Amino acid sequence: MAAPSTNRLSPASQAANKVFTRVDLDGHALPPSPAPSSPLSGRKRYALATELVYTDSKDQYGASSIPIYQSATFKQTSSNGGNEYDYTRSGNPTRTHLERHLAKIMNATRALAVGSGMGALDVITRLLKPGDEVITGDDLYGGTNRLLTYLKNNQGVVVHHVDTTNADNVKAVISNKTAMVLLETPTNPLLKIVDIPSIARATHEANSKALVVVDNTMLSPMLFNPLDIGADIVYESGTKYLSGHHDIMAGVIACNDAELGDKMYFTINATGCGLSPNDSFLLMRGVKTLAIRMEKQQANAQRIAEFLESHGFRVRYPGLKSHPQYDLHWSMARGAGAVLSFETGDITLSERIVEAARLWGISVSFGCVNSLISMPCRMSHASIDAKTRQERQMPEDIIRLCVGIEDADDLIDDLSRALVQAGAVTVSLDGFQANTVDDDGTTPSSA
Ligand SMILES: Cc1ncc(COP(=O)(O)O)c(C=O)c1O
Ligand SMILES: N[C@@H](CCSC[C@H](N)C(=O)O)C(=O)O
Repeated sequence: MAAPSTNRLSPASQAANKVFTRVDLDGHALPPSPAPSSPLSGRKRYALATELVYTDSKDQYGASSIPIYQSATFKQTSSNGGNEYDYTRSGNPTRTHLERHLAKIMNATRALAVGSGMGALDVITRLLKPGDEVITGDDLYGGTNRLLTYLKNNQGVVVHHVDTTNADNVKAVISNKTAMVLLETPTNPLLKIVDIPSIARATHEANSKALVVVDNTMLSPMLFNPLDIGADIVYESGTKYLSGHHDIMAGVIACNDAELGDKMYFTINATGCGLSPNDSFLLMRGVKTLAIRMEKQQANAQRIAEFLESHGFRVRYPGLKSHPQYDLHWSMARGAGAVLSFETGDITLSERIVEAARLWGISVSFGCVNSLISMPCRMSHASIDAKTRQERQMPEDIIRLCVGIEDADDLIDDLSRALVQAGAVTVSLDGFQANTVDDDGTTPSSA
């Protein structure tokens, strides 16, 4: 059937026709899919804050936000199938649009969106086979530790946990059996910093096939791009900063190797863990405000870290000059993020502080616009058994603060009240000072 003359078409369809000349069986111009979005395709690259909100959808109606293709299946124009989309497990326009946008902001050629951060790590670790060796940290998110332990106990994968803050510890166990080096920086929850370029170099020198994988959940692409400094794969929990509102679970994976991208896509299609159209829409919406949220969260976190340190608490935060790896962190990243932890020296005292807070919600997770307080050894990292926590020197009393976008003075007031109410500080006419006791039995001095 001949294509209809363009004077039968609306201006929108005529514009669409210039791009896609295909027609359907009734002669109607087939609208271009909105999925092809933001790759740079030779254009100028804007600052990240701009790229986060800038999208290029070719939607037939010019929709400025990606439509939700809430459809499991897609009609084909021929009995051989073969259209761009056939089934949402294999691909969906809303998800593709998101993935292209993510690839752009993660400095990758390929990004994949799945149902959770752990789902992302599952896809990545399916690249391993029995007998392969993985080198990873001794301070790791509890769920990551749990999945690696499962692979060790059930899939014949050998897992080495070393203190990755010293690249020499990693180099000491690298061999031709090393298939993957899995790193977090800053680590969750101890905020330790890992030298990604040195470890990536050493890994690739020892075994060119070994993959350096970085979990970038703590910083997000706003503050850190591990692919630019030697990582082969980066993933993060989209549940955190990327979405920013704790209203979805999501995971993203990015890489610059087409073959690797295809292998991971195969697993996503084969296992069915691709992100749903509705959650893809929500993640796309969240990503657009990443810059403004992260700037505010980070500024608040810096004030709170300085507040706690100046009152005598031992604070872990890479934005503080007292952080032992301050210089290393700032040689790789553009910001310190919005998660910090501090110690009180006493588990029950920590419990009282956490339970006395009002504005700070007692919750696991981070990266949300709301501020959260938690005890990692009881909550996010409870899946690491007590003996292993002790071996890895995780302080049981540690309190993690995940700072949101509220007014910083309100957050400090609420924390001050919780510290006083819990009996964590001695109040005097000059203010208050932590009652915490250091490992050597002394009270840390105020800054
Ligand atoms: C550092 C880190 N990586 C990965 C994950 C897993 O993400 P998700 O909860 O989205 O599965 C989490 C938290 O859950 C995390 O804190
Ligand atoms: N019960 C969950 C705990 C999730 S912790 C979420 C987040 N990564 C954090 O660090 O707070 C589990 O067992 O996985």
